[in-house]
Amino acid sequence: MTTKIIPSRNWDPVLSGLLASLQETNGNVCNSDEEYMFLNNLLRSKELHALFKVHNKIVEKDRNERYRPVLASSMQIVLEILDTIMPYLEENEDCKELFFHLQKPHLQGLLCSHDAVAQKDYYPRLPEIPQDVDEDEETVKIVQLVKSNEPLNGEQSTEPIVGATIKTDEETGKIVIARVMHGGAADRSGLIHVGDEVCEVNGINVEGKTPNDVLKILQSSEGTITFKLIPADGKYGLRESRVRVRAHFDYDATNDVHIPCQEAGLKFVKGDILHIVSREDKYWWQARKEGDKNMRAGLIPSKLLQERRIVLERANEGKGEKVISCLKTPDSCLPEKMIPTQEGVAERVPFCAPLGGVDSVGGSPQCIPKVKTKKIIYDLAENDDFDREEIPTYEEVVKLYPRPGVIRPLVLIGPPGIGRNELKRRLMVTNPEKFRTPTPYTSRPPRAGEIHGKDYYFVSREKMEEEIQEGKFIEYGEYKGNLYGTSAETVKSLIDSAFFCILTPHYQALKMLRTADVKPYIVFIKPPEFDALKETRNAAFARSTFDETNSRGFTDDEFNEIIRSSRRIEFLYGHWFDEVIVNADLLIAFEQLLQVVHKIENDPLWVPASWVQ
Ligand SMILES: Nc1ncnc2c1ncn2[C@@H]1O[C@H](COP(=O)(O)OP(=O)(O)OP(=O)(O)O)[C@@H](O)[C@H]1O
Repeated sequence: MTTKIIPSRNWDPVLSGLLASLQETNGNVCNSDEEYMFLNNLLRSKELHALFKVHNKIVEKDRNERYRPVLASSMQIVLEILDTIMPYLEENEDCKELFFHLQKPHLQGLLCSHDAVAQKDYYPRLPEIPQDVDEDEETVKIVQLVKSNEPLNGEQSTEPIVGATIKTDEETGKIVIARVMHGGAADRSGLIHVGDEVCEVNGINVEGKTPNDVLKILQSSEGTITFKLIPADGKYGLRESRVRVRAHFDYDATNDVHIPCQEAGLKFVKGDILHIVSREDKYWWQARKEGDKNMRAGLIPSKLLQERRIVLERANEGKGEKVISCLKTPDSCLPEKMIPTQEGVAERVPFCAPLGGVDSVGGSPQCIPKVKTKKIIYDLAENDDFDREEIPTYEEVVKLYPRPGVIRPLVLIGPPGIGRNELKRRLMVTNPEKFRTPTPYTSRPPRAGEIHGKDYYFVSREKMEEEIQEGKFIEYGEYKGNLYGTSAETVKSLIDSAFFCILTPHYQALKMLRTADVKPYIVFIKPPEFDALKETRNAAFARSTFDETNSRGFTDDEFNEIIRSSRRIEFLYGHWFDEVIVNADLLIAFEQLLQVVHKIENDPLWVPASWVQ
């Protein structure tokens, strides 16, 4: 019992302190000499000190953004690569070598470990609490978290965030943990779980207090925050889902009065790829923006919730309100938020406040200042092509890796007169052997010098009508009594022959084109503002495509029509665009198109999951 500490320079100061305390108690905290010696030896053991050093180093490195994993699914990618290169093993030595290396158990083991660490799949799994514990005895856990300035949404925030929200439990009136954000400090600690009851914060009893009272305590505390929690029943473990989706709408929590906690919201725009890490809550998913270095997830409306909102908006539209209002509803200032359920029964969503997100939540839920929502007004008479069955929310996506000999066709969409054919022409002359456009079909007789299969495929009207009926044409139309059209088969044969196929179809053809068979890369060619549109076209003596003979420039009305039509196409089909190029300066637009071409040939790109399953 009289063993003295032999201080060493390499000793961890925390462990040395513990050892000193143990000695000061003179063994009184232990039941026996045996226990004392065990603790004494443990605290002096080289192994424990080495372990502490490793731990401290990891914690230190973890603070450094550079060491955050870029992705958590490297093994999945390896499997996809193996699948992809499998057919080329015979003919390509590089593929063979890559296949050989990627199959090595050591490499796969390393990647599996990497992914496990990236997914934080290393928390100890503690055994279930034994059945025979005293029912009356409440287990309490003390959790200490260090306040940080973790940004959410990539924006720097001065609020101390621990990555969890609290609320008042409706039944018990106690303060409980409402939500733990994936990747936030609370999640990373592995110690705070949904449903845990908060008893004390920094030694202050929170019984009878509101979430905002608790926030004030947090606000005034510096450095470390200590929570005394009664653990919730149930199983824990936030396992991340691997689902990625493409957002088909813009979302900003600051405009959303229904979100349980605005500070926890994740802002995104149409087209963003989101990693859905949790769908545990029916209405509020947790997600991260793909490629975002911030590990903490944010709240987004679930598919179900967003679909209901859109249905509601459309119903309002039907009542003559031709405004696609974002997320604003009349009950924006109620202390509890109501979300209509499928059966039309209102469901209560309790008000939540962010644990550690201080400033933005006052004594009662805030009334969000009325934000002017973007109005998209469209004429119902023109909406014959507007598919009202389709509710664009999220689309599950996966990465498609470029394959040798298979090039996704480039589809240029845009309003008539915007310059799609001009851009296509310029691209084709850079390499006529590589870039091809499908030869159209026509029912008109050939003119002198026209070659069947080169200028057009000349077929009878009956045959063409029959094939149109059979759905063999991706687009068709009638001009001066003759039919013209592009057949899906021609497009497919260009793709199969490894050409870089370029298409400039009418936007209504997109539905036919956007299939797993064709896998198009859709680029929207958008007009600039009126002044820039007029100036660039007039300066280049552009020919109006509204005029059959192309013998004059564009009129102001035509420029306005281009802009109007562009807005409409974007509204109807914007969620399918892979890219948008604004065609103001032609050289810049063309340069951007070349970059798109490079991307299609070389980069792994997100496509609907249904295309590869
Ligand atoms: N950025 C630009 N600056 C100046 N002129 C342009 C620009 N882009 C296109 N043009 C000119 O505008 C005219 C119309 O372009 P183009 O024929 O490519 O339109 P389009 O999108 O194919 O139209 P449509 O679909 O009606 O056939 C052409 O004279 C073209 O040279």
